[in-house]
Amino acid sequence: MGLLVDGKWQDKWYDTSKSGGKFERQASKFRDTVNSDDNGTFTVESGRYHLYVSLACPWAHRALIFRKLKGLEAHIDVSVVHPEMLDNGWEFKDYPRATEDKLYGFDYAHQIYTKAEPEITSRVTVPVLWDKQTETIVNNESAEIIRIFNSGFDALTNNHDDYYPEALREEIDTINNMVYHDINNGVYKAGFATTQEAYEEAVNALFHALDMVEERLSKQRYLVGSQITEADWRLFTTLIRFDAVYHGHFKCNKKQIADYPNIFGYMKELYQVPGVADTVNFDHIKRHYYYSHTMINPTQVIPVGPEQDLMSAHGRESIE
Ligand SMILES: N[C@@H](CCC(=O)N[C@@H](CS)C(=O)NCC(=O)O)C(=O)O
Repeated sequence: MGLLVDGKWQDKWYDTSKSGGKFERQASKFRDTVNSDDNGTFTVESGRYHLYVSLACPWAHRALIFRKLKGLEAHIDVSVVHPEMLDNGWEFKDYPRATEDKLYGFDYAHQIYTKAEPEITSRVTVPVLWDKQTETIVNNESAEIIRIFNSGFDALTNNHDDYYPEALREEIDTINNMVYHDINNGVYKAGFATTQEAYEEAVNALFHALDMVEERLSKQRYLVGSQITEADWRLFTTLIRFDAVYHGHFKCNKKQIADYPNIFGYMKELYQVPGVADTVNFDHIKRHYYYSHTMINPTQVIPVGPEQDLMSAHGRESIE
């Protein structure tokens, strides 16, 4: 774990000393887009872009789901880091379902960042959308990468499925905001808190938000009505990790997702959408968190459970 300062890797854990024990996530640095405008830097082309991910990471997982659902696998290839993130940050090393760095053969993900910008000061996070032509990072913010994938390549793929439809944008943005702060990032705020107060504040907000989601999903099939939107996929990648990791490792243990009948059924329904289960890898997920965060789990022992049949009937058909 560490970060790049003036292009040099420094091994440092998150500093919570100036924020009263609270974990504060930094803003992503590369925020460009891909579009069909011929004058733009990053134009729509098959094979031009590359996606760097971890199968463990909920933010990278969003991008993998959108790549799958939008038929982009033939157009955007992927390199997958090793699940353990230790002194050198994310690495490319031999491991089942991990890959080498398919573009440069680098050993470390931080080399991708310094390839883009030699003197960079930044955390080294995944996902990264890379442009092979200009050899730089287009975007390293998952919320934006999924928007690019949602519609940016439609002319190429002829897949016009829209997870951010114009008419629902306001509601999607409102839900995303709550889900991001209290759930997606909420589990990290609980897990990385270094004071009792900061931890309790995060855990209470998290379960309050989950209770609200449970109530909402008792009346409607998806977060924003009767169609699956971006808001659902953004929530899904946290839900699917919850019982396996966040409940124990991040001490989010008031309840499991399996204790929420509506959320659990909803999560299973999303898991069963064709192609999605292939993007979920519990080995990478559990190994990453339990093995990498040695200040939370110094023995690096990885729990065996939970045993859950995610392909069992989700029972959501009767809800409109
Ligand atoms: N805002 C970013 C966050 C991505 C992120 O934090 N990824 C984690 C893995 S789950 C990471 O790479 N962390 C390394 C670090 O913080 O140094 C996004 O959504 O793309």
